[in-house]
Amino acid sequence: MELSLLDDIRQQNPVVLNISNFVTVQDVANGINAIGASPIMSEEIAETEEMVGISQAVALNLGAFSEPQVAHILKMGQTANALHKPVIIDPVAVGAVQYRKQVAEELMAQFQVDVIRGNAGEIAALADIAWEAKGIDAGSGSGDLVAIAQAAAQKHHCVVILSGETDIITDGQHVAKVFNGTPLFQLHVGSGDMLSSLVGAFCAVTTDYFEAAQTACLVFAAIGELVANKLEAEQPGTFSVRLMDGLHLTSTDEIQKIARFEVVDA
Ligand SMILES: Nc1ncnc2c1ncn2[C@@H]1O[C@H](COP(=O)(O)OP(=O)(O)O)[C@@H](O)[C@H]1O
Ligand SMILES: Cc1ncsc1CCOP(=O)(O)O
Ligand SMILES: [Mg+2]
Repeated sequence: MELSLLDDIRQQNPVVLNISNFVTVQDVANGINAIGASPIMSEEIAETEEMVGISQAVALNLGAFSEPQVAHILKMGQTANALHKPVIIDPVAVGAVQYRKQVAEELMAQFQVDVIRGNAGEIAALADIAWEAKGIDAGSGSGDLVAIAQAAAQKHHCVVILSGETDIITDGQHVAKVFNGTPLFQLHVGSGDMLSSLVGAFCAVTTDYFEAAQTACLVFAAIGELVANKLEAEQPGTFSVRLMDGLHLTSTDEIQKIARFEVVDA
């Protein structure tokens, strides 16, 4: 884990370009801003080349796409590839809705994604492994989560983050696990979307996207845990406000002190 990447984000203030969904757009923008990067959102295909040109990473969220937005996402992905900018995709609910899986796979066949970040239901779907996904949530299944994440990474030739109680990060062979976190993340819609775009901020400051993905997971989960530990009860509203403060104020030393992770070589 390279926690110094967090300091690099705060020093460099990289621009992270997002296609967001209307549900969580504000959390995503503020999350990126709070951690020390600079968010920009886009809804107009004509500005794609200029937008990708001024950005250091591109995060594509499939949470509420329409046909015109799919065309926009395609152009963003292809332009990011051409300009060598890292591409992160969040395949919201592809495990629960077959049409979403079809669109996500068609998109990923037309440009190369660097990191996919999803929950177990979403990543199992992209690995073609049986799982009972539930809407935007992970749902339930009995498969080996490490094997599922590795299968998805090998199929799509990229780094995969399978998030949940334990985050599993893999490039298809090597595996990292992050054990920090809090169940309160599940009570705040947008936690996953925020993490996906924060992965963009970390990919903006290194060319090692496996390292960026692991470190983003550790930073986000550890900050959530620190915030939750100070609450007096299960308070999703207070949690989300303090999470934003935590993203801004938490130091690498504070994260280091509570970090629980393992990195296993293949
Ligand atoms: N039960 C849990 N315990 C601790 N952390 C969790 C738990 N579930 C999710 N998280 C954390 O919540 C964040 C969002 O992940 P997740 O809930 O899997 O995404 P999504 O919102 O897309 O389903 C991640 O940082 C993950 O580590
Ligand atoms: C509720 C909802 N519906 C479409 S996108 C979305 C937000 C999903 O956010 P997250 O996966 O981060 O909880
Ligand atoms: Mg999600």
